[in-house]
Amino acid sequence: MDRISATILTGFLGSGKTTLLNTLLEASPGERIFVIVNEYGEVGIDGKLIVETQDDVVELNNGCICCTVRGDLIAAMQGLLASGRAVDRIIIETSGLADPAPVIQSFMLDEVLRQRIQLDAIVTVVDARHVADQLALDEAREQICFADVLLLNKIDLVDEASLAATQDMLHRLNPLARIIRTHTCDVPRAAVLDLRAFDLRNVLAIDPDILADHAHEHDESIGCVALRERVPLDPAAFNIWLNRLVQAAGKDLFRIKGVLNFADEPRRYVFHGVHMTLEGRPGRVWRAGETRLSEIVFIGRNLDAEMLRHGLDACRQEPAVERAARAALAG
Ligand SMILES: Nc1nc2c(ncn2[C@@H]2O[C@H](COP(=O)(O)OP(=O)(O)OP(=O)(O)O)[C@@H](O)[C@H]2O)c(=O)[nH]1
Repeated sequence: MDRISATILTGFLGSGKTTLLNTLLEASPGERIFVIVNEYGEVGIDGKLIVETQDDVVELNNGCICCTVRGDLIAAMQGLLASGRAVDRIIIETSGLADPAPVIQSFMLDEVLRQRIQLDAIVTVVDARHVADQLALDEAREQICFADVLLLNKIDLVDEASLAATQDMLHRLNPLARIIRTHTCDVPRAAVLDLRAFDLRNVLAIDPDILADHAHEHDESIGCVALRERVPLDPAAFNIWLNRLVQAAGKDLFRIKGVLNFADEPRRYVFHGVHMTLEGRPGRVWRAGETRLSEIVFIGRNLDAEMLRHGLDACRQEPAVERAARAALAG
């Protein structure tokens, strides 16, 4: 029986993993792809931002796939195999804080998974603008070291000299990986799928202990705050707040992302922040019967949950009656 090909997409927070996943799904019409998406926070945003296809998407939230939800990853794949459903491939998007070693280990240690699934390649997306700072964290370095393919992404945000220096640095960290420069992870699928590139011998050379089931810890100062708000938000107030926040704390704010319910706006508003870089745009229309809810996730160092909650509270759109009364007083 042919083994099912599995690809692991990894890379630090905000590097472009979901962008790559969407590119691959859109480039694979007719393929039955089983997608597993892992997010660090208790609120999953990525699941809402994946292109709508026929593919199955399993979300593993509220923990890192390399530690707390690793059992769920194994269970998801075992469940797929036990169901007997036909799938052409599996793609796993890890959280941006995941250490790939324990994820690789999951494929190696479980007998059934080893027999039925072929780990094809580890594809790591690298943020050309932020990678130098991110390398202070072990997880970011490991993601690069374990890669079979490195996508040096966001090349539009840096100049050629800086790109060349980053490419040299990536090559020194991982001389075996193929490095491809990308804008919005725009690569032909043949550059990242069906490569047969994963080789346990290379992995053992990096981490001879990988097959031992050892404990794994993240830097404890790094955490996640997830906020939900049902009252529609005032877009102007939200913009001002968010810009002030990243000006003040952008260095420690690794990632912000959200789907927002702006007042008087029929569409969802999707926004992304990576340190000081902010980007937002209207998404699809809120559907009839769908709960209009703003959901925001912050991931960073020493986050102050109370301060963030208060900041968001202040962006709530006042009810029309109060707004009119205030305007009347002002006028
Ligand atoms: N300027 C620029 N922005 C990009 C590029 N690729 C992706 N982005 C933006 O970077 C942000 C993060 O992209 P995602 O694909 O969500 O990154 P991710 O790695 O999945 O993020 P997490 O899962 O939260 O770790 C989004 O705003 C993207 O639109 C690129 O090549 N250039």
